Amino acid sequence: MALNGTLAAAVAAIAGDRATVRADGERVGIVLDATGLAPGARDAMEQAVRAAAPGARVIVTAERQARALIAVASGKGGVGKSTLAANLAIALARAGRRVGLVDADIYGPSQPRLLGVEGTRPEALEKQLIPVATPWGVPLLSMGQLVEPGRAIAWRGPMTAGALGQLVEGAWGAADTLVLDLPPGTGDVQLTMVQKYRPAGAVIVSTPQDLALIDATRAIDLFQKAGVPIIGLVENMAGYVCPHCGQASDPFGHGGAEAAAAKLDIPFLGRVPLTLAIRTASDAGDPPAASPDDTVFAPLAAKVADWLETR
Ligand SMILES: Nc1ncnc2c1ncn2[C@@H]1O[C@H](COP(=O)(O)OP(=O)(O)OP(=O)(O)O)[C@@H](O)[C@H]1O
Repeated sequence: MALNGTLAAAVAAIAGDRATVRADGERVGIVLDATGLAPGARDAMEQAVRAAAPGARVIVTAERQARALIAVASGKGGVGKSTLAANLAIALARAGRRVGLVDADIYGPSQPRLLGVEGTRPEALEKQLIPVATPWGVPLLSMGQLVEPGRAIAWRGPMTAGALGQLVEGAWGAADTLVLDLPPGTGDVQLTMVQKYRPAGAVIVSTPQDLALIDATRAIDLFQKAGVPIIGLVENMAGYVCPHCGQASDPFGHGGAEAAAAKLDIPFLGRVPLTLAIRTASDAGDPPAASPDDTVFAPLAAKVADWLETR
């Protein structure tokens, strides 16, 4: 739809001087200022404008609102940090928060696959990235969307910080919570990210093995040094129940993370079992937290939501 007087008048009739309508290349770009509006009124305005201007790029802004950034981090790779970040974001959204997901994992951005939106690229309006909608009510911006698929990312520090800034400062609209999937490890990249974007708190993910827990301790130390509170530790890949014989086993040990949390005097948020269902659903872009049968991620999200509300 091209920009014309009828369109501008239709948008003005809905949003008055809250709307700025501009030609944006071939398309129309509309910025809505929702400062001071209740969430319901904000949504109604956005929907009405979208209906009146089909095909337009619409972004909703508000005066800087308190948006909590939750970092999900691990000391080492492959412990399920991305899986936890995706499912925590979805479970928080199902519990009523307005959640966006930032995939800052420069070494292996996997959120587009986990959320089933691989290959979708974000559009930009006035240099601000518009998060990609996902079927799970959690919009996403990922490092993976900024580079060619399959290309290795070998970025230097400043480039990484610049790209991360674009993700965190995207057009998140009404989101009150951003879950940030950090790269694994405790190097300079992580430290810069943490110092620059000051998360409200951090969730640390570990498997029960001693080695993973030693690395998790380093991650905890990094946040504590940067003055970021630890929301708690999650033990992933805890306990395996054989789908054939029903026998339970502990391939990575048992209870290590809970004991480590007690020793470090940080909250233990809970366990995520090692199951084939979590692996296959995740690989298929069908996050288990979105299922009505989820009993694993909802209780973790409830603890994180409580923490946010009482901090
Ligand atoms: N609880 C679980 N049960 C079964 N499989 C799991 C579980 N958690 C994670 N996985 C699987 O383990 C693999 C690694 O998980 P994931 O990518 O989330 O780890 P990560 O810590 O983010 O890794 P990276 O270091 O690559 O960022 C994935 O194939 C994922 O589906």
